[in-house]
Amino acid sequence: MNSQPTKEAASLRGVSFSYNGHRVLEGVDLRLEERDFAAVIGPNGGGKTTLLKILLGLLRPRSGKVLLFGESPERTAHLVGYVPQDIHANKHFPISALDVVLMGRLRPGRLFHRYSRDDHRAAEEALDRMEMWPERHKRMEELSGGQRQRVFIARALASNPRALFLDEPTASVDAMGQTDLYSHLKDLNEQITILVVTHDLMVLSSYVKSVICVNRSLIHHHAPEVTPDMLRLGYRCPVELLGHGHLPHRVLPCHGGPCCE
Ligand SMILES: Nc1ncnc2c1ncn2[C@@H]1O[C@H](COP(=O)(O)OP(=O)(O)OP(=O)(O)O)[C@@H](O)[C@H]1O
Repeated sequence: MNSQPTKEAASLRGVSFSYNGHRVLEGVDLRLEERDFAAVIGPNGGGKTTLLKILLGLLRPRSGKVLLFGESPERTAHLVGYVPQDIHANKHFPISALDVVLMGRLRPGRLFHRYSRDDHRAAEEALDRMEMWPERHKRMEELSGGQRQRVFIARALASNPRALFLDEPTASVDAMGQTDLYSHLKDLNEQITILVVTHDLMVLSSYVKSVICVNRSLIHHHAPEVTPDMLRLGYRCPVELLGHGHLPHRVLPCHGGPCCE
């Protein structure tokens, strides 16, 4: 019997955060285990991106304790590959996929160095893992939304991270690209922890291992199912899901209220 204790990748204890007095997270607790594949869901403005930034040490909470791989995130954030939300803003930048991935090897103090053989090997491996090596010389604007996102994930992988945090990676990716992207993430999850902010509830039951509902409070469900209660809690309105499996297959008409605006 395999009874090895699971190791902690990240944790929050009693964390509260406000932007200029506007409270976004209130006394939240979280324990993310290594090799988890967790989806962060919740309404717009619920605090999902803020949560990721706190875990990465990009924002400091007003109170509470944050640990990333057992230490303060300022010391360990380099162990996490981060794919932020608005990365598509730069899609017309005239740069090849390979150049983008090589940037994942840059570090503070190493900004203007020549890439080493190890840097090139790591970039090749990362592009290969995302099945983008054949496209390495293409400019970013020549790639589809899904391919571009795979390049950005390869960039995050180039530093051989122990975890990957992604903020809405499938925004501006077509349906086929989304499935493809999540399949890649599932493969990566055999080696690394994955935390992904998503509004795409359909992917949850097929790919993820746990679901984190964030809406000022935080509830971590250690199961891949999305339950009606979870949706009500996350979205403050009755939602049903169109998808495969044991979930209801019905699209509801708009029922009024701020969530339908
Ligand atoms: N830099 C900032 N300064 C002030 N307020 C901010 C800042 N960033 C976010 N907020 C506000 O904090 C709240 C939470 O934002 P956050 O981006 O964490 O939510 P989210 O759940 O990721 O939303 P979305 O699904 O729309 O991306 C929102 O009300 C947002 O307007």
